[in-house]
Amino acid sequence: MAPTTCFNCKEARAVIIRPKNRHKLCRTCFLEVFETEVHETIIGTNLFCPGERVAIGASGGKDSTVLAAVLKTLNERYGYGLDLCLLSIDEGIRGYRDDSLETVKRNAVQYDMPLEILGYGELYGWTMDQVVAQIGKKGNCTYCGVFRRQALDRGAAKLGIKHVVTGHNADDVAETVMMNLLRADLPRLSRGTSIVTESGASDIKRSKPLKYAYEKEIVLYAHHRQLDYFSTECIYSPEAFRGSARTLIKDLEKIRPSSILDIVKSGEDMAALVPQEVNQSGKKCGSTAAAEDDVGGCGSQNGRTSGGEMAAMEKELAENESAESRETEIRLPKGQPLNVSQQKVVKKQTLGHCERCGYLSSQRICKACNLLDGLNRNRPKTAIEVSVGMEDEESSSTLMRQMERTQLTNS
Ligand SMILES: Nc1ncnc2c1ncn2[C@@H]1O[C@H](COP(=O)(O)OP(=O)(O)OP(=O)(O)O)[C@@H](O)[C@H]1O
Repeated sequence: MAPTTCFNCKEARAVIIRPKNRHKLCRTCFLEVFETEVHETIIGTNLFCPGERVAIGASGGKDSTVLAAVLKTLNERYGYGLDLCLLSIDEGIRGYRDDSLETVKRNAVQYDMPLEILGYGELYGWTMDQVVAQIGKKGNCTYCGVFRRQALDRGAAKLGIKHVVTGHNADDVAETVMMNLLRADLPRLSRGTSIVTESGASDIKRSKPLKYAYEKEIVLYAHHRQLDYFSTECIYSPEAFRGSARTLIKDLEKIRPSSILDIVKSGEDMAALVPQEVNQSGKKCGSTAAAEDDVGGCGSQNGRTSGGEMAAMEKELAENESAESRETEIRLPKGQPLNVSQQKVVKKQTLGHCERCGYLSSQRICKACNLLDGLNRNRPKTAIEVSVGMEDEESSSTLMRQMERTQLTNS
């Protein structure tokens, strides 16, 4: 069979089937299309100001490595005038983060960017290895996620930087949309879909320039640019709910590759429909929540693909072509109004600062301090129940009461 020519340049031989739209592209065109799309996202959302100092949350994994490489390329190509640096959080996981940080250190040299590393040990007095030794693997991601979000803010503040970019991709955002739909949590859905999560009070803006980039394309980009990244997964346990949302999305993607972007777009459209008062409280506490529950947790929770899976990826895409004919339209029965008791009452939250550490929080004591309380008082179970309950329970007021009780019990 004659080799297929590139859909874009019509000259070179196609070596990539684009996961997003199945266009067959040559290496050069694929890299260019990928970079151009990220550039369009950046320009279309006015993401950066000229001369802005930006910290790239660098884990050494494929997403943040691609983000660093692409931002460096685009900054030079289009003259954004950004002052870029790498910011890494060392969660203290031996045999995982120590190795990935070695990759980040090499990246700092390769991309000629300064690197700042901050550890949970120095920030909280607990490494994740110590947390897991104390509480076991179950629920440890809650600690890690809460601590990391704060740690990135604190790292940026230490550097005097007001903008942190992360490697969250379209798959991550689609997972978050799906999770919040399943939780009927409209304010969080609204916050999770936004490319920028900003907080008037903390002064640190968080954004995800790869918001529309497919994870598979990120892997392809890293592979074809031969980027140096770390692909081992975290040695601690996965978060079940996100993992299930992820599996669901991956299954949908097999039948219909555009599903991921469609879910992201649907999330954006639904976010635009969030009522004003909810949106306002969402915006205010969005700062808090943005700080405390930004999209995605730890990617390693999610069973990520690695750069060595190119062949499997292309085979999977070829199979998808035949799967499309099996697509079915599912209609919901008409005229069944939602029972009032099923409708979620969204309580307005007030933004403030944690009394202990000063971090943004809608609670008197922030999630991280609550978790630390539990650890320090040798009562991890109580703390994690409260924190996980924040995510899963229907009534936030019940949880606030629960939290107050815990604090009373603890003090
Ligand atoms: N230890 C860390 N230090 C700095 N930034 C981090 C760290 N862990 C995660 N991040 C940031 O959060 C983003 C999403 O993290 P997540 O753990 O979901 O990783 P991921 O999707 O596997 O990304 P990556 O491939 O970059 O590790 C990362 O792309 C990175 O920007």
